[in-house]
Amino acid sequence: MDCLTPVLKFSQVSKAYAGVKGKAPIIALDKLELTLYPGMVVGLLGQNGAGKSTLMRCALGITIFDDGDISILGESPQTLSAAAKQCIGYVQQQPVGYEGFTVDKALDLHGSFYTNWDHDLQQQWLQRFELDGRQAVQKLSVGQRQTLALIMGMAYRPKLLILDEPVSSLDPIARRKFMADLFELALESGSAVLFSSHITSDIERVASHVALLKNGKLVLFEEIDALREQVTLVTLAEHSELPSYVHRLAGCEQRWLINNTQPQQLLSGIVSEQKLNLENLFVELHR
Ligand SMILES: Nc1ncnc2c1ncn2[C@@H]1O[C@H](COP(=O)(O)OP(=O)(O)OP(=O)(O)O)[C@@H](O)[C@H]1O
Repeated sequence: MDCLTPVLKFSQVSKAYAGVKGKAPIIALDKLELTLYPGMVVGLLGQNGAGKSTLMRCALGITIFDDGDISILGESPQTLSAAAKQCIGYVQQQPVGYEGFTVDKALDLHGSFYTNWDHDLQQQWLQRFELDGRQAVQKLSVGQRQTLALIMGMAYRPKLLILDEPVSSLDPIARRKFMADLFELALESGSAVLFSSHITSDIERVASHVALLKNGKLVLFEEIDALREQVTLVTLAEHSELPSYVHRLAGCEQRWLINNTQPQQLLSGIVSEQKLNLENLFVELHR
């Protein structure tokens, strides 16, 4: 797959769940547009209930969407070929199964489903994350199970890796190791990665792009580096207004969060401006 062909593309995708007992439907995805190319590591950020898991599940054909179109490795999620499935990795929040197996046996069985399973990579990760292959799966800690699930989802070097809060149960050291490996894997294999996380520092550290979801809408999709340079919280002098070409992300009256591609000094009437880290940006977007 060349670098110009999207690995995953959402076009105007909407999904609503039925409301409980006569209540209004829950709009989980609202005309969502999102495109991932090979090599992108996209951190998906959003409040609880913003629609992150739904987005991932729709991409994989687990949840049926109502409107719009999704293309995953050039195919429809509902009719994914066996060949495409071999190139997609998915790790979700629920614990991995394989109770009654040892780690090694579980990996043997899991790996047998994938023609391009990389045994060396499997061994490297077992060592790196200090997982004992002889240990029974049901005796693993929550974090160790999550590590096992990640190895299972990644050791066949998928072209597209979808991870729903992959590191929430890992300790800070394991989290850092895993995040570094994730980035390396994407670079090495030219894979695209979409991962959700509430840990903004992880996204800042490893993601190439951030996608911010609010009430099922994509409110921001930007390269991390561009975000640092362009997104600014500005306070305007009284009676001043922002020029119409400035993209307003949030705010009102004299206080705006803007995404500006023009040099800031061209804007007049600004009394103060502040660059924000991702966490503060997230907070500002939800004021
Ligand atoms: N199967 C379902 N039936 C009804 N409503 C659902 C279902 N799955 C999700 N929802 C609702 O859709 C909305 C989006 O949920 P989703 O799980 O996609 O959010 P999320 O961003 O992944 O949240 P979190 O960060 O808490 O994991 C929420 O309001 C949720 O209650």
